[in-house]
This record gives sequence, structure tokens and C-alpha cells, in this order.
Amino acid sequence: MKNIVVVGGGISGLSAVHALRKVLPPAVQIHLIEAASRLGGLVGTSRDPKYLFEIGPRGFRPSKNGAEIVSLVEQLSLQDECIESMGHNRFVFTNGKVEQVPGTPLEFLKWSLAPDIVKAVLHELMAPKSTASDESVYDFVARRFSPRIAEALLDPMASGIFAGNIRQLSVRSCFGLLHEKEKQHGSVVRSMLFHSTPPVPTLVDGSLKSPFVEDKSKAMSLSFRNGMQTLIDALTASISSMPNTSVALNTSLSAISMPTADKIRLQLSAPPGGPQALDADHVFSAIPARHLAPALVQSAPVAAAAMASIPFASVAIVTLGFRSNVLPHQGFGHLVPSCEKQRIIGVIYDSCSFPQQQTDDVTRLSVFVGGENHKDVAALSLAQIEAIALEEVRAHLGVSATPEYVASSWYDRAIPQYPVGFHALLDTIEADVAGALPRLTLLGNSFYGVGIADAVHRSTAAAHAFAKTLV
Ligand SMILES: C=CC1=C(C)c2cc3[nH]c(cc4nc(cc5[nH]c(cc1n2)c(C)c5CCC(=O)O)C(CCC(=O)O)=C4C)c(C)c3C=C
Repeated sequence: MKNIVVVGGGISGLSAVHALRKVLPPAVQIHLIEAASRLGGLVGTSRDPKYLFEIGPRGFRPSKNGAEIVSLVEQLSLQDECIESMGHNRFVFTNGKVEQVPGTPLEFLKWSLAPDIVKAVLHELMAPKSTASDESVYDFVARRFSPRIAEALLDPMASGIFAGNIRQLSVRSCFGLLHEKEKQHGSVVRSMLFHSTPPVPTLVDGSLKSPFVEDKSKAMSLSFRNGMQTLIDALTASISSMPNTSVALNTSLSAISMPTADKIRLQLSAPPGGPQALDADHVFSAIPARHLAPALVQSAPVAAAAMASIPFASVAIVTLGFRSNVLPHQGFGHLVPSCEKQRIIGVIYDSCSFPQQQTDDVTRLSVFVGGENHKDVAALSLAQIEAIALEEVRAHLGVSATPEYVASSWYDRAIPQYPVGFHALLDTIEADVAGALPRLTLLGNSFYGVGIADAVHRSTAAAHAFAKTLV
């Protein structure tokens, strides 16, 4: 009887178990190992009676490879719980004030960045194609568009996905579409105007996307009426009811080896009575690269060293609850370019984005502090970070009310960064793992995209690819 182990009970590991169970024969044993005392990793919800706040991601993108997570929502019968973001407007802090990103041509004409954008687009159409295999997001955008566009638009976008620094992040690995469009058509703008890519009608298993998946793909962001914890609870309940599927909490990985060609062995650190070692036919690792690296030092040293070199950004999230509507405008939130020299990365207006998550007309805000452009924040106390968050909210949004709910958390090395040349680093990692530990498959946001949609897509695709090797 085959024995499969999934290491890591975050969204990547949970969705991998779910997908594997769907494609493998019921007699195959699947074990999920998680180091913490709960499943879900950074995905979870804190539910104060009045103020719902997410621990980590506020929602997920349903478009592009997001079809797999939307399909997962449907498989778990969560359609009625699933809600669409109502925060259609987005804002960027520009020249000392919060400005709306235009949604119509008329709004565009009134935008302070419009003249810079028009000039940059004309420049882009003529800019020569680069032969470099990769470059930083800043270098790419400054070269093809303009330094001003890189600093005013790409910098906040990179903050709002990676909490990262555009002078270090790889354009190829972080904004792959820009890189591909230049390589294929010589110009990003020309490619967008004349070579749009039609949407893929199928899921990774080849089946047609359902009407629910098609319908939800148009939303900017999705979440759940009772928060993202809904997805974790439903996955946990589904996995617990599956035959030949076990979950071990408080159990961490110490080492992976292949004592023989047909077995892969895990050394574990578990509570008394728990498994100290497991032999398996295949292992899926869904833990961060910096946790997996020490377990591979003996068996795949090249991959281990490459994994250990992947940087991670740390952020603080300060959540503020006000008893009435205190916002001067409605939208998803605002992002702050680092050239504006403010002390926060941005604010998500949770109560505007997902008003379905509350009954009263309260204001819920999430203020993001830290990241690669504000590393000094790591030395501050949470009380100091909360004070900064509140001061910036007052200054940016003109809020004078005192919040009745304040909470904050520090997420140490939470967000993987893909620096210039990351594609080559990943090739090195995959080649060493394929050679030294062919019974190990890598999953998770350290390697395959930082969004939840990317995580579920990778896990589902890997489960299907594995099932094909068995027939
Ligand atoms: C407009 C305000 C936003 C702030 C402030 C913000 C902070 C922030 N976000 C991440 C990580 C991710 N954000 C992602 C998507 C995303 N973020 C915003 C806006 C803000 N983010 C929008 C409108 C979207 C798209 C809709 C959605 O997915 O919900 C993602 C997913 C990216 C993807 O899958 O393509 C991530 C990851 C961090 C780390 C952060 C502050 C530190």
C-alpha cells in the first residue's frame, strides 16, 4: 500500500492533501505533518464580536490561476459563504495625499500622474528590447517606461504583494507577464494592445471551469462572510472525514533522506507517542524554504544552501476598529510608495472591501508597517508600531476618532522575496532535489508565487502530475 506524506499544514499543504485524496486510490495512506498546534499557517481569522479581522491574507485573487482555489471553494460547498470584494476603488498616496487610481478615461485625465504615464507609454513603444535574462523590477520599468512610473506605481504594487523592494525584486519572477511581453513582442504596451491572451477555459485536470468558477473570475478579490478561517475549517473537516488520511500536529521535520531508491525517510520531532520517523513512497513539502533547508543539508546540500539564501520580509499588521464610518472615501485601500517617505506600507479598508463581514456600520482598517523598505521597524515595540499606524491613518485619511479596537502582530520573515536571478536559483534547487531526492516534490510560496491562489494552483497541479506517474 502506498504511503504519502505532506509536510506543512498551511493552505499549500491542506490543498495538496485535498487534491491528492481526490486523485489517488482510497487505499493510499496520506499523512499530513504540521509543526504548529493548529492548521492554516498564516491564513486565519480573529473574530471579536464586533470586529472581524484576518490574521494574514484578507482575500484571494480568483482570476488567472485563481480558478483552482475558486474550484476548491465549490468542492467544499462554500459557495454561499464566499463573498466578493466591494472595494472597487484603489488609492495611492501621491505627492503627500491619498489619490484614487482612475477607473475611467475622464478620471485618468484628471489624475496627477497622467502626464507622466502618457510620456512613459510613448517611450515604452520605442524602447529597445533587452537581452538580459532578468533584472530588477525598478531597472525594467525605469528602462522601458520611466523612473517616475517605477517609483510611483510599481513600488507600491510590489509593497502590496511582497512587502518588497523594487530594486531587489526580480521582474521575471515577480511580474512575469511584463518580462514575457517584452520577450515575445518587444513592447509591453504593444503586446497589451494587440496580443491579449484569451482566458484558459479549463482547470489543471483538463475539466471545463464551472459556471461558479467562471462567474467569480471577474471579481477583484474573494473572501468569506466569516473570514478566511472558513476555508481552513472546511478543508480540515473534509480531510478529517477522508479514509486513510491522518493529521499530526506539533510535529516538525528534522531531516529527509532516501535510504533506498524506492523509499524516502523523514526524521521528525514529535510529542511523546507521536511518530519519530516515517518512511514514505513520496513526500510533498509545503513548508517555507528556510525551514526545509536544514532538513536537506545532508541529502541535497546544493538545494539546501540555495533555499537558505531566499530572503523573507517581515511586516507588522495593526488592526483598528472604529464604532462608526470614519473614512473620507470608499475603496479597497491605499498603498504608499517608498519615495513618499511615510512610515507605513499602506492601509486596507476591510470594512469597505468586505462589508458583508459586519452587521454594524463600523470601520475596520488594517495598517501594514515594515517590509523591505522599512527594515528599522523590526527594532520597535508593538506599542510603538501601533502609535505610528494610528498617526499615519490620522494624517492620510483625516480620521480624528479614537479606535475602540486596536490589535497588532509582528510577522517575522513571513513573505518570501524573489530577488533578481531567482529563476536560476529555483532551477538549481529543482535540479538538485530531482537528482538527490526524486521522491520529494516542492510546494508553497517560497518557490511558486506568494498569493494564496498561486499556492492552491501549485498544490493541485502537483497532485495531478503525481497521480499521472502512478498509472
Ligand atoms: C490597496 C491596499 C493594499 C495594501 C495596503 C496591501 C498590503 C499588502 N498585501 C500583501 C500581499 C498580497 N496582496 C495581494 C493582493 C492584493 N493586494 C491589494 C491591495 C493592497 N495590499 C489588492 C487590490 C490585491 C489584489 C486582490 C487580492 O488578491 O485580494 C496578494 C495576492 C497577489 C496575487 O495573488 O496575485 C498578496 C500576496 C502584503 C504582503 C501587504 C503588505 C505588507
